[in-house]
Amino acid sequence: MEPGPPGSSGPVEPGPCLSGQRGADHAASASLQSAAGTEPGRHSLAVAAVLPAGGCGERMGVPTPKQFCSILERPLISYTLQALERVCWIKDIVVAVTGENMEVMKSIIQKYQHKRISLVEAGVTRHRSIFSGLKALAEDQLNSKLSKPEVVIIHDAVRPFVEEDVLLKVVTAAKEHGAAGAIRPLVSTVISPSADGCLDHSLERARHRASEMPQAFLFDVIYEAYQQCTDYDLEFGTECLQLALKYCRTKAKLVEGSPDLWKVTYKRDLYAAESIIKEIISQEICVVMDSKEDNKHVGHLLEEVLKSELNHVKVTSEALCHAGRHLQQIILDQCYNFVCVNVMTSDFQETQKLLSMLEESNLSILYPVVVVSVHFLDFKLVPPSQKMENLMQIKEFSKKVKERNILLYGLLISYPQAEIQP
Ligand SMILES: Nc1ccn([C@@H]2O[C@H](COP(=O)(O)OP(=O)(O)OP(=O)(O)O)[C@@H](O)[C@H]2O)c(=O)n1
Ligand SMILES: O=P(O)(O)OC[C@@H](O)[C@@H](O)[C@@H](O)CO
Repeated sequence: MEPGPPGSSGPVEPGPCLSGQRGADHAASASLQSAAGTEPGRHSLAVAAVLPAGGCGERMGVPTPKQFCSILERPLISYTLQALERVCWIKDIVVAVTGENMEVMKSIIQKYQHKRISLVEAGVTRHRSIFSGLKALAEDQLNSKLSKPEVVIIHDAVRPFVEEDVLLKVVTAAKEHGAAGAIRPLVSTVISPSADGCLDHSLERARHRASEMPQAFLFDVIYEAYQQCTDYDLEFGTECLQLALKYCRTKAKLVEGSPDLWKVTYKRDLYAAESIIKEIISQEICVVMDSKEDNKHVGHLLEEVLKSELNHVKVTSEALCHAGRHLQQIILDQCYNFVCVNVMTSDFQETQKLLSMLEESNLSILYPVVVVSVHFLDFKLVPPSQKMENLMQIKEFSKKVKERNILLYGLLISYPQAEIQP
């Protein structure tokens, strides 16, 4: 088993428990955590996760295994790890990758600063990869550096849109029933073909469901099932819930999951995933204003226009020179779009301060950050040559910050200063 990223002695210590705005609603999360016994403080339930990531992605039809295919220049698996890391009560995340992809996986962990990750060697089938992950968590293994959890989540590494609420639901249900899994309504009807390739019979769609992920199990239940199951199961099986039923007589509780639990399987799924991720990160914007009174009007006008288009618009009118706490919190809450409005000055000090704060925050490690630097220039007071100089400055800035995944755009607005009537 390979613990954590290179240079570490074991799984990297858990990172801060950031309640990302896309985590479950706090109240719902608290009540579900209480039910699951995972809330911080009291003896909380020990929960770990196993992510099978050892496939070759044959149906994707590209040389790169799909878990390492890029979305917005970042590997798909990194989004799934981020989703699980957002859940602070999952104490260890064990990822099963093939030996040939071990170094790639370590570099992803290091580049995107993923925490609580341990790596194990994948198997030739998904079930064997999962079993490999479970062995790493079982204390009966000589080289196991991880403590055995009470409940283990199993989640495909290529299902990036998993939220805290469904994880809490399956863990809560697994604690009570021994096993639990997310399900979704069937989109197509399931039919059974006869030997001659014709229809034998069809299943009543309303009485059946699609088995999705995440799934969760009392660790002892699923570990026992994997230890008991046949090579045929390990080779051809696709359903962990069935192993718990067949070998441990444990009937899994079925939990209705959200539409976004689908698995990235075909190339079209990557395009869909990219659209969803763009939608998620584009729905929040922060307008950074100077505190000068006469600028606020511009900020409010901009806020009204943006609110008619986006879900979350924040306006901070703290001058950046004070490195406002409000702006720091907005950055910590993972806003990725900023409009920096410089009304009275054509220089870039304000925008530069914002860019420095963004670079120090490492916010752009996970997603590209967009900054629009807006400058109002009185075309009578500012000669055209200075406008061109301003434009060139923005261009130079944008080249420099692009290396940090920050996309800087400039907007120069020339306006006639209101004529003061005698
Ligand atoms: N030997 C394997 C095969 C699959 N998986 C993982 O199981 C998850 C779901 O499997 P699937 O979608 O079938 O992935 P692939 O096997 O890679 O896809 P394909 O069947 O198209 O080759 C994926 O995260 C995949 O990496 C695994 O850990 N070990
Ligand atoms: O068969 P695949 O390897 O594509 O998918 C594996 C699982 O995700 C799939 O079987 C779900 O239905 C959950 O059991």
